[in-house]
Amino acid sequence: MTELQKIGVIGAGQMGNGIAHVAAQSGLTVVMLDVAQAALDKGMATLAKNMDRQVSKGTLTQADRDAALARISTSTDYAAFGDCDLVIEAATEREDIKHKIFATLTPHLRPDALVASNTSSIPITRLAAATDRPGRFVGMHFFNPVPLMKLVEVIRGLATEDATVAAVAALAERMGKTVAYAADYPAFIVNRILLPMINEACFALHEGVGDVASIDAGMKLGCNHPMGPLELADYIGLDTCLAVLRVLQEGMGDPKYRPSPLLQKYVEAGWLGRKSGRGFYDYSVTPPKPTR
Ligand SMILES: CC(=O)CC(=O)SCCNC(=O)CCNC(=O)[C@H](O)C(C)(C)COP(=O)(O)OP(=O)(O)OC[C@H]1O[C@@H](n2cnc3c(N)ncnc32)[C@H](O)[C@@H]1OP(=O)(O)O
Ligand SMILES: NC(=O)C1=CN([C@@H]2O[C@H](COP(=O)(O)OP(=O)(O)OC[C@H]3O[C@@H](n4cnc5c(N)ncnc54)[C@H](OP(=O)(O)O)[C@@H]3O)[C@@H](O)[C@H]2O)C=CC1
Repeated sequence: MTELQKIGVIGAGQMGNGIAHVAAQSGLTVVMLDVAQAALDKGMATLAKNMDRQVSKGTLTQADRDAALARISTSTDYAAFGDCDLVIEAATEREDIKHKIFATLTPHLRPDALVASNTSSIPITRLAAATDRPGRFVGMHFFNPVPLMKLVEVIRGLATEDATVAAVAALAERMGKTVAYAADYPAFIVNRILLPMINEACFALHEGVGDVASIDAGMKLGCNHPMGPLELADYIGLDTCLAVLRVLQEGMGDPKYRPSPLLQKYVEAGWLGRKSGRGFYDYSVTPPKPTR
């Protein structure tokens, strides 16, 4: 396939709108889809605000911002993906949701179109097997916030063809990212290492080893991490953190990945972190206030 020109993005949440942002800024035409128009409007508003911030910092010109925004369209109808070269799925981290999305998506695609998942953890081989094109299916894992984080993990499923891997790796580079190739094990490279640390911070909080502020200060000042593990968990989304840990626990069969009961309780309470206004911090006040 020649260079990818038009891409689809499924999910207008923090990752979907970030991927659409960077893709459009890199000159690609983008269609972003979500279940509801309200989610698309919110995603577009976030994306425009992030581009405006780049303009005010002088890292993006007003003309380039306007041109990038004009390259993005939104839709709730999968027919909009009919002429896409690649569709990147960035919907909620639930395998049942992703399977349904692929079943709805693929009949609308050109036979040669590629499909990628931005999943944080779910085996690519398994997702690929649920589609009509395992050879043209691949993991393309961006990091949050997408406009700033330099890495994309490219994950090859058992059936993924060389040309598919090469096409998405070239695209990631065109988007200014560095590629790390990961084998298809649960949570791949970065989350295999990151999520157990976040989980351990949740256990430490639950056991009273330290409060939220102390645990985060400990890792920021003691290890020079840009965010503490609980602040980062809130940033990723506690539902996503829990979902990744469950994939690790089930996929590796090792009790060391058991999710912290406190993390589970927070998700049950709907305290999902920044995106719901409350997680380990309360975001209704400035600066955000630790909840424990
Ligand atoms: C769960 C998974 O599957 C995988 C994952 O993604 S795991 C999560 C990975 N991400 C991380 O670990 C993030 C860790 N945190 C950080 O690196 C930093 O805190 C951070 C980059 C997010 C913010 O850095 P900061 O210096 O505290 O914030 P801030 O000063 O507000 O922003 C830094 C710059 O980025 C810009 N910026 C911030 N968010 C932005 C966004 N979404 N879009 C565009 N620009 C953005 C700011 O305008 C600012 O620009 P200047 O440097 O020109 O001033
Ligand atoms: N958060 C992170 O740091 C990272 C996340 N990821 C992965 O990216 C994916 C998205 O995560 P993130 O953006 O954080 O999640 P968000 O919760 O911010 O966004 C998910 C979006 O997907 C939408 N959605 C849900 N079901 C469907 C569907 N059937 N069709 C279309 N859209 C749907 C949601 O809509 P609604 O709100 O209406 O349900 C929401 O807008 C996940 O697989 C996650 O693991 C990867 C890297 C980093």
